Amino acid sequence: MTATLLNGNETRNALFEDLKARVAALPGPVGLATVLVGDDPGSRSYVKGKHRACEKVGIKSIRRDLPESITQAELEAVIDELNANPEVTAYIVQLPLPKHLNANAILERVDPAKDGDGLHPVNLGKLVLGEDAALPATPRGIVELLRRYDVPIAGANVTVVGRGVTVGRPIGLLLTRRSENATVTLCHTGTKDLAAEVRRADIVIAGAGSPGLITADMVKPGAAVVDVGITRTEAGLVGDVAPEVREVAGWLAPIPGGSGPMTVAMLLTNTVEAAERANAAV
Ligand SMILES: Nc1nc2c(c(=O)[nH]1)N[C@@H](CN(C=O)c1ccc(C(=O)N[C@@H](CCC(=O)O)C(=O)O)cc1)CN2
Repeated sequence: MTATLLNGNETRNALFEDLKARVAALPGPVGLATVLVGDDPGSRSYVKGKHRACEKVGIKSIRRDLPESITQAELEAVIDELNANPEVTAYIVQLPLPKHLNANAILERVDPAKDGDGLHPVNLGKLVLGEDAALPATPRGIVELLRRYDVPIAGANVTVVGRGVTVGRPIGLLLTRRSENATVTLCHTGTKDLAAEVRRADIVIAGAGSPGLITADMVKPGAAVVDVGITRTEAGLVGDVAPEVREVAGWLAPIPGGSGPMTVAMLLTNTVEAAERANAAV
């Protein structure tokens, strides 16, 4: 068996067409800002991709590129400025932040109505309560990708590997909503038998950041496998899913070209929805 490719690039392009029309239908401009601290090449490349995407759908993009040495107070002042800036519909703080900064305090300072990433505690709380709010971009993108390829989600056993704040923790909240109705197991470094947890999954979501962690012998034949664990090596990008998994899985969202482009599409979707919400409120 060779897995059907869950093509994030094609799906993102289709979503951009829809977003372009929604932006054009709004009465005023839509603006997305990014906050980038330091010189991490991966973060720099993701932020660049977000600005390129804005251009494609007609969203004005605004950059705040800041030095690695910035203090907590200085970064909080940038957050306050973006909260007050009428040109900014939504924004994101690129993660991870340098270790000397308190990332949770920064995320909490973002105006929840301008939270492009859906990572503000108020928005994560609304997700738990089933209320309308910005949704975490990568998990939302994964669910959208699975839906568009008709991967059965309702009743599926999903094994998530990795408990990070951008993917592992929030994706269970999305997949266990009544609209998705999956059963989710969250695995991490304390999991006793990872191979057994992965083997019984209909859908595997690998976001541990450990290259080649998920091998072919761990995957149930026909399962859907979504790779989210990007590691940058001299040879290029490497995911958590070993290449041979393609021969066993029924569907595969690879690195690159799977969940990554969907993250950007969902960030822009959150931004357009924030503009639509603000417009409906006036
Ligand atoms: N504030 C946030 N920080 C981070 C998030 C996030 O959702 N919000 N997620 C990741 C990085 N990320 C978005 O910021 C991201 C990761 C990957 C891609 C992507 O398009 N990947 C491409 C390859 C791109 C390349 O060649 O470098 C792919 O997989 O095809 C976009 C965004 C951590 N930080």
